[in-house]
Amino acid sequence: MSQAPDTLLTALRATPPLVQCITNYVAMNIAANVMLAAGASPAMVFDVEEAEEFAGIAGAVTVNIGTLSPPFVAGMHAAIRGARGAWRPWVLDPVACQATAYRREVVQALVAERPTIIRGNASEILSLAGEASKGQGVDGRDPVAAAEEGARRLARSSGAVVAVTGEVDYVTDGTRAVRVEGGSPFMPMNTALGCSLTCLCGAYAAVAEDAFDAAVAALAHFAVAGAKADEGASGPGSFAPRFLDALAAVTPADLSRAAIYDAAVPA
Ligand SMILES: Nc1ncnc2c1ncn2[C@@H]1O[C@H](COP(=O)(O)OP(=O)(O)OP(=O)(O)O)[C@@H](O)[C@H]1O
Ligand SMILES: Cc1ncsc1CCO
Ligand SMILES: [Mg+2]
Repeated sequence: MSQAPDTLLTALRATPPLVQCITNYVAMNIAANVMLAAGASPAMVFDVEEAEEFAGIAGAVTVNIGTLSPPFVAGMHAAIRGARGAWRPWVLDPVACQATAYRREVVQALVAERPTIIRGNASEILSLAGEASKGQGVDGRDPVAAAEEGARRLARSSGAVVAVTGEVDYVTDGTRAVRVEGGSPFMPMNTALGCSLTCLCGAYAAVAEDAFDAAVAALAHFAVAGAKADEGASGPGSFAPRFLDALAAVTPADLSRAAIYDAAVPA
């Protein structure tokens, strides 16, 4: 039976999961604060010397290729080994994976390691699905609707739950799909909120029985908190602290009212 976002938020807050977040230099501080506000326990542990061992004690691992370099990649593969060895979920954020040959090569090797969840913006998911995208750098430039078909194909080929974020988010495992509405236009004007959401997907995956339910809960938590923070914010700057407050203030009852809609999946 599936677990609703309110049930999963209650579980998260009851036992804050330790999540090993291998993320980029831009996101490290932002994502750690988002995780703490939401109710999870982040640890930004990424060096190859300790990444595998640490993954053995974490509830989940998240891997983000935002500021890529060979030492980061070595740490990523070590952490994934640790997560797989401990039968723990791991989440991939393919930041700007379309941008360079190095990123394309690194991200393909990571997808081959069978992530539990892949979370990206529409440009990144289109590119991972082998389609043309308008993406250049780290920002999404394509509408989520344009990436839905590619997301289903990527989910089927990789075995991952795929979450595409933007104005209206889309989550699919290739056979099921939902859309999540909410958030704020100030969110894409704040760097690293997508990276932070990827870490939160890891937190929910650590407490959920099913990765699809985990991804939906993480996206719903952001959607509800983003809409709440939008009220009274006058721009991206005043939005940021309100969003942290809202992540912490969101209750299971709020999440049970999140705008989550089933989407048809063509055979
Ligand atoms: N126009 C919008 N309106 C409402 N919410 C939005 C909008 N654009 C993005 N979001 C929300 O912002 C969050 C981050 O998604 P986004 O697609 O911007 O990630 P991203 O491009 O990977 O970000 P980054 O790489 O900067 O971390 C998600 O919760 C998403 O629903
Ligand atoms: C701005 C930026 N550059 C590399 S990673 C990152 C954070 C948003 O993805
Ligand atoms: Mg991103």
